[in-house]
Amino acid sequence: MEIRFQNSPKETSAMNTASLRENFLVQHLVKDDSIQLVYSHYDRVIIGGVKPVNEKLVLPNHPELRADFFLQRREIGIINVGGAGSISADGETFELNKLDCLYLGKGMKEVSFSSNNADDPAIYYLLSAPAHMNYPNRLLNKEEASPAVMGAQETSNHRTIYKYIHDAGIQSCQLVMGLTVLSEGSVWNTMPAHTHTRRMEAYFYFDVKPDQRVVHFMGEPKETRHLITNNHEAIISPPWSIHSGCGTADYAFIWGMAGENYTYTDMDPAPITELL
Ligand SMILES: O=C[C@H](O)[C@@H](O)CC(=O)C(=O)O
Ligand SMILES: [Zn+2]
Repeated sequence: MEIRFQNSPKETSAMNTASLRENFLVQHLVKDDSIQLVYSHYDRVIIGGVKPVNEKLVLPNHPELRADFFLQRREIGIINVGGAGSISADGETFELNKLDCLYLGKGMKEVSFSSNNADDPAIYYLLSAPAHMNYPNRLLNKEEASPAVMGAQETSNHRTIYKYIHDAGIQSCQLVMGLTVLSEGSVWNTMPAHTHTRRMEAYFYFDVKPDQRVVHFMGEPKETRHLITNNHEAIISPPWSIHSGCGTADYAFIWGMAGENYTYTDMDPAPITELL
């Protein structure tokens, strides 16, 4: 498990491309028959990618957690962006098709991931945050995830937002998680942008077409920077940073947050005309 410490807004404003990528871009999350984990000190979230092809993969513990097992004092949200698969948690098995989301509460001891078909393997993206109590495990598909259509074709940001884990959906201690799918011909996500100093956020771009990219914007609203991202790459967005992207074609992404509250609508606007 890789560990990433925090960076101040002042430190970030002096970074070059390589430093920005080293600190805020997460590559290589998706590897065959492997679980990749990155521990961020922003709200202590763990970002992960799990791709079981020929093997069943077991969620490992890590010494940095000083825990008896990974979910001893944590909760986790998992979304499948690949082929059909299943996840077992202490003997209970959940089937996940593409874009299904599974929440597992604090206390689950053994968590394992499988694919139904090695030729079309499941690809699980996960986000885990510290938790103080157990909320029930729950599986939700995207139709049940209160789809909200946002933006418009004229502003190239027509998209559907699916919310899975939040105060009016799957209950959690502090995790908020969902995904956004851009309509064909639409390329902008989260514009107008916002910050929420109450919560950090992580983005995971997927279904980015081959040879296309998403230009992700970060930084304080008056000190913006960009990161060029490829398919299956994640972005760590500090609480003080905007998080918005413009693709060279349509794409989708999972967003997830943790922090002071788990109210999806709690955002501070960063109006387009005020960005620098
Ligand atoms: O705090 C909320 C998150 O930034 C995302 O939900 C925004 C998003 O998916 C979008 O506008 O496309
Ligand atoms: Zn946000």
